[in-house]
Amino acid sequence: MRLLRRSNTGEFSLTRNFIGDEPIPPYAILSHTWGPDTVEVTFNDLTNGCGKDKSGYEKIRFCGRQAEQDGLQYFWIDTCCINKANKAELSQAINAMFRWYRNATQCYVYLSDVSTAKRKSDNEFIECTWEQTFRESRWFTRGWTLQELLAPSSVVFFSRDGKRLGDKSSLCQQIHEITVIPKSALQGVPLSAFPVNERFSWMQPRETKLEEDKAYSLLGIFGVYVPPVYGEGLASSFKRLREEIGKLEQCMQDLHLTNPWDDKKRIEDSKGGLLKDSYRWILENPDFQRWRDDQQSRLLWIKGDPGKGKTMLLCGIANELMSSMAKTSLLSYFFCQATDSRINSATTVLRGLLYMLVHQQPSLISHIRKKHDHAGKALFEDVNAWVALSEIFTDVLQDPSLKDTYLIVDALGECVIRLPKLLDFVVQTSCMSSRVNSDDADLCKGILALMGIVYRPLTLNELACLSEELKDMADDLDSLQQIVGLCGSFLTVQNGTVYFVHQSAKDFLCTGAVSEIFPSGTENVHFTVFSRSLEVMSKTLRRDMYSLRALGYPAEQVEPPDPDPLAASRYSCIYWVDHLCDWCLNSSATSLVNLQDGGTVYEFLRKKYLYWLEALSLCKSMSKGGREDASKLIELVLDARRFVMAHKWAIENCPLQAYASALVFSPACSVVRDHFKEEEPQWITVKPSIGDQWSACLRTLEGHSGGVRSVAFSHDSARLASASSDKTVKIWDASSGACLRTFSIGKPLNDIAFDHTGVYLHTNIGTIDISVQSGLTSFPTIPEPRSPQYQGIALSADGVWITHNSEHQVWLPSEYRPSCSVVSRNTIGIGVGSGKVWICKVELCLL
Ligand SMILES: Nc1ncnc2c1ncn2[C@@H]1O[C@H](COP(=O)(O)OP(=O)(O)OP(=O)(O)O)[C@@H](O)[C@H]1O
Repeated sequence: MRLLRRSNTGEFSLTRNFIGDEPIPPYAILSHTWGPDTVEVTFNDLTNGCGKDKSGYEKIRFCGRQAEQDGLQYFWIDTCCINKANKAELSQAINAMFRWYRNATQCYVYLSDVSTAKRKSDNEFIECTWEQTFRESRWFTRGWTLQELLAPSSVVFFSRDGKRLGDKSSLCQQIHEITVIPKSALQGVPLSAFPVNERFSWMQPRETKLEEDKAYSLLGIFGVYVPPVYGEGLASSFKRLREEIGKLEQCMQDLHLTNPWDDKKRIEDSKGGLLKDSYRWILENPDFQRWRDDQQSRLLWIKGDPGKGKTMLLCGIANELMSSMAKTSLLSYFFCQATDSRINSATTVLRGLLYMLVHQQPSLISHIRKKHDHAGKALFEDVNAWVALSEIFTDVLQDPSLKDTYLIVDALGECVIRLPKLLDFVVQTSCMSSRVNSDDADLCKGILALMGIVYRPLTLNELACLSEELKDMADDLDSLQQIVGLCGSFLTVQNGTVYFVHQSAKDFLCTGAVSEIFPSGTENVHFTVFSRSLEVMSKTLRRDMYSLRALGYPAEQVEPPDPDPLAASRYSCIYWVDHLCDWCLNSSATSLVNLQDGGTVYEFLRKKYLYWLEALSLCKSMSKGGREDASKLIELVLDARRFVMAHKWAIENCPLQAYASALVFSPACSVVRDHFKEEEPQWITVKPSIGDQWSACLRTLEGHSGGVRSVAFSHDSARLASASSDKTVKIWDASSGACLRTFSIGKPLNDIAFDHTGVYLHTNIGTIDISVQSGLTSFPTIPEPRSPQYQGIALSADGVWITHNSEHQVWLPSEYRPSCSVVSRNTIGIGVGSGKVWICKVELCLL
């Protein structure tokens, strides 16, 4: 496409030929009727610098002037912008013409037979009423002007004296009456929505200079391509046109599975109708506005519990976009429903979205036709359908003629077939088209790598502290938020916290893009977070950060001050040990100098351990304070562990007890007590006498109101279960000692045992098993019959279950009255009433 450009001197010159996918600057386009060849300015005239004396030059001046007034530097006129001597160029121009008109910023219709000039009548000048001559204008009788009327979104009519008469919308009624084209077609409803014969009828009363042009000027209106063969005659050109339309219709028919417009209407109706008041809040939401308006922000995930109104919200968003977006923009949506096989798979989602896109911009069908013309309907249905459709969809998204496009998919959870593929595709295509320059790209990769390995979303403050590149931005969170915004396809910031837009975005980074995001492996990023954490904590942690003062100040009443001194280091306090472990697991021994005596970890613990415990309590995260793993360092870590296990309850409930009861009630040999002796309350002059060593008891779990009859560890030792005569069973976190669940059983249990998955607790009462997750009881998960009341239950590692009871005579004489049992791989240990312990082979017992 060649454009005309107006120079400062008022001269016009042709630009170079923009070819292929080259971006074309905004331009105006002229629609007019041709005069005799001798009056029109041609391509040759312009290239030879002549033609100014032709009357047609006035149209060029008019168009250039008008474009300048509308702020457009470029414009296009068919008489002189196409080199008609070049047959290939002419053929290409004929096929591209509809698109060129559609993509124009403004289309000016120059009506050389309509005038508004005053004329003399009965000795006075009267303004000429132009409407009648407008209705009779030759422009409405020509073939090519049909697409020039329909394709552009903005068509402005001018009289021959350059006076603006109105535009396609203000003159809609008159144009409808003149052309019989439905108003909706003039108002922008996609032409594909009108039956083929109706579209043919719009051309019927019109004439073209060359008879074949009557068919060729309809190509864009039907969204098909046929190479022009001048001389083939009217019948042949129409025959070829109809054949192409037939193939297009077949392709659309095969693509069609459901009509998303109908689905939306049906859903709205079945849910009682859409209420704007219930969804209008989203229009004010900054994340929504960013997604709608910001080119960089490509993904918006809307999450919510069942029945919260997500589907209706998306219907509302679709309506709002339809009414507010530019006429050239496209909107496509799809509503998944698990129970309807037409709309519950990844391929059907792409089919539905494509169907709507092609309806709005028929030229996009070329990407489907490339494959469909060979494969037919099987293209959308055979085993390779996903591959074919995702390739087609990618081509469509990369089509340079595609304007802003909004895609909405509702209820992804109900896309039950190939959802992961669809999610990967969504994430990949949305980052494919993000435009970031290269410095920012490195910064973005750094942020994404960090976000990919942390254990929970980070606040902007925490992100700034944990990243080497961003650490200087801790005081400029607005700029930081803008930088995070560059990763808009993956990350979103809500209330100052950075989240992945969706789990699949994180999954994609950590699997599909791992070599790009973690070029030196994830362990390096863990190391950065670990070392930055130690640095931040070493700088910020101190005694009594929240100025609680009273040693007994209960943790539950603590309110973080504003500003919160822990704001930047909260994440570090809770997770630095996890990052240390993840780094150590994958690092060579030589790089572990931080873990040696006198290394950074030793120094941190030596100087800051108690302040860290206080901070953990203030963060209400005592139980999450990490995993621990060098002589003195090991000694310190082991002691620190005993210290926290012994005093967890006190510190958890009153943070400042870290400096009082915890220190005072630790044994004299405690390394932690020794390092922090300055922190012990000086006013306690008589200190309790505590042994030299830590007691053998690591922790006391309190909570049962009756005797504890049975305890059992889960297979991985992470959970401990206890059954008490208070008729309850409690599940405890074995490392933190926290009581996770209490189940009321209604009767005392004598024995309990975890199954090998940790999902069920078996009991000595044959009819009762307990689901550890839900607490549901009374559904025996072991199929074999157990008599209702046994003394004990134990399960062997290979899943063979053993029970025994006083009545059961199969493998023990009754006089031994077994009272408890424990199973190793092939042997069972049985405690019996006489005070003896038996060790038996499992098979023997079963005999
Ligand atoms: N904007 C709205 N206008 C009218 N009704 C609404 C609107 N939003 C929610 N509702 C009512 O709430 C019900 C649940 O809404 P909707 O189906 O959109 O929820 P959902 O979050 O998509 O549910 P699910 O996760 O179960 O698919 C609807 O049936 C409708 O009655």
